[in-house]
Amino acid sequence: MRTAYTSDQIRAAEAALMATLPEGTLMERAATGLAVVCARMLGGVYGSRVVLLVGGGDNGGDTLYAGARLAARGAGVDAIIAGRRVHEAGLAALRRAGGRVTGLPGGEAATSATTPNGRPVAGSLPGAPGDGVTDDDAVVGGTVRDLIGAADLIVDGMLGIGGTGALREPYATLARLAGDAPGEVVAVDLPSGVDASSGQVEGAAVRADATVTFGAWKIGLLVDPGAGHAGRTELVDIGLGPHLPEPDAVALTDADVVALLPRPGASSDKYRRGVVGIAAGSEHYTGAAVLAVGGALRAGVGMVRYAGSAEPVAQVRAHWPEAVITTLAPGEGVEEVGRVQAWVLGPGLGTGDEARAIARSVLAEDVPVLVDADALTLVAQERSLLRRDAPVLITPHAGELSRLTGVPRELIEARSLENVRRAAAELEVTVLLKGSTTLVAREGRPVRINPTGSPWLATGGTGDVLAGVAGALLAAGLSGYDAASCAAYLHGIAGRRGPLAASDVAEALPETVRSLVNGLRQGRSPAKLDR
Ligand SMILES: NC(=O)C1=CN([C@@H]2O[C@H](COP(=O)(O)OP(=O)(O)OC[C@H]3O[C@@H](n4cnc5c(N)ncnc54)[C@H](OP(=O)(O)O)[C@@H]3O)[C@@H](O)[C@H]2O)[C@@H](O)CC1
Ligand SMILES: [K+]
Repeated sequence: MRTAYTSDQIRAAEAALMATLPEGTLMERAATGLAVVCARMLGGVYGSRVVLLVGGGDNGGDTLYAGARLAARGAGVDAIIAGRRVHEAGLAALRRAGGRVTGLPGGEAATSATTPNGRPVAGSLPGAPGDGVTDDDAVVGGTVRDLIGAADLIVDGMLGIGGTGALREPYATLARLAGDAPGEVVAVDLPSGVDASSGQVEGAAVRADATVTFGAWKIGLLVDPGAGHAGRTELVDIGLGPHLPEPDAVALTDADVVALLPRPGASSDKYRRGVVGIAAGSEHYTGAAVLAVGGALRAGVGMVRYAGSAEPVAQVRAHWPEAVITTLAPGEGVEEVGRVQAWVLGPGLGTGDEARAIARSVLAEDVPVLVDADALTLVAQERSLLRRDAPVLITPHAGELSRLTGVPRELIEARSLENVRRAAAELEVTVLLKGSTTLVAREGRPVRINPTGSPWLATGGTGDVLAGVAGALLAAGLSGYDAASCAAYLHGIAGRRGPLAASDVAEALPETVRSLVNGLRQGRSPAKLDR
């Protein structure tokens, strides 16, 4: 399990740890770990060109000390002093190791800085007019632009957990220049411009090829858009572990999912493995029924009982002879369908009277129900349907959650973690919120951040497959919280290799489960899922 924290939680843990250690120990540990990763990214350190983007806080301090180590090993290191302040001891260490220091036009920290040639730089950097000068030059100067453009490795040490809000200048311009440069970018602790506690990005932010984070995962490294800016991620242990609180957010790993996944044993039969009922599809939307049933079957359920109207019934029958089918007359509910351990309700169901009759009958059953798609619209119109004793798992995207909670869609997308947590508490259900990072929330539990998402999954019908998979796991006896997080995890891996259609995702599920389970059984390290 990967545990993730807010910046306040990290700061509190750091303070407790620091009280037990000589001053500077933690920064020393952080800088050492950072330098090791930088050296690995460079391949050969000697003769390489490294540019440090140095902010005014301790994030800049880490960066200067790591730069000193690289300079001592023969790298050409240029520190660009971007903050109003600079970590003086770190700066001195870099200078002692032979690193060079460049200030920015008008920067206070630049007054004592020198160019690579030893000339003072304060306020002197913009290129001469007519000399290919760009808007960026007006902010950071032509020399800085050229240094960044020529670097093998750019180390983003502008802001760490102390950053708040949109990047101010000159950081925003430096972030953009680093993104445009051909060299690799490594972010120190987290990419500057990413909110450590939420993953929010307001305005410009560094896009890193790799991020080296210290002590513990920051939530912003696991939740998009922040996660998308972090590149490959690496955690450097600085001894924070014993001082960390209960996490607010976690991400499952292969091993966690394998441990949770139900697997048949010698005494299993189809009933013990779980029978899932699927109430999906309508005269106009037959594909959703086919995909949801396919997702459940491919996830390894004991049996699927499908209930729907004549047209989707014909389609499901044609695609899945394995499903046991009940044709519902208009207005009829699922009372006569037979015993199931959980229901999937909603994909392609429609929102008319017939759909409402089906939804009411499913939610009246005394088993867990997954409420998806059209059924979310129905329960938004009739909230009392969610009041039931058996568990409810809802699987909305931001728009659907907005209809249920009244929180604007844009706000849900921008502050997904906070909103999914609140929705789970207010609606008293488990919520799987679909998005570029899928989140699973249940009151009193840490939010589970799905680490396996894939942009290829942004295609019609994949949500129907996901509902089928989660329904299968619910029927097998997993809680809504576990079923939702395992389903999202498997679905994300099954959707990795695009281009794909939703039915390809269902088709890839058995191999996905096999590879996860076998990867561990044969003692191999779990599949590398870090982005
Ligand atoms: N504590 C420890 O034990 C350890 C900490 N470690 C390291 O320290 C890092 C945290 O250091 P930190 O607290 O100095 O904050 P940090 O992120 O460097 O800078 C904050 C400053 O930036 C500014 N600023 C803020 N927002 C801004 C914006 N949008 N745009 C522009 N500027 C903005 C603002 O300055 P101001 O503008 O107020 O002058 C603020 O004061 C942490 O991430 C890790 O790398 C490691 O060494 C391990 C041990
Ligand atoms: K940073």
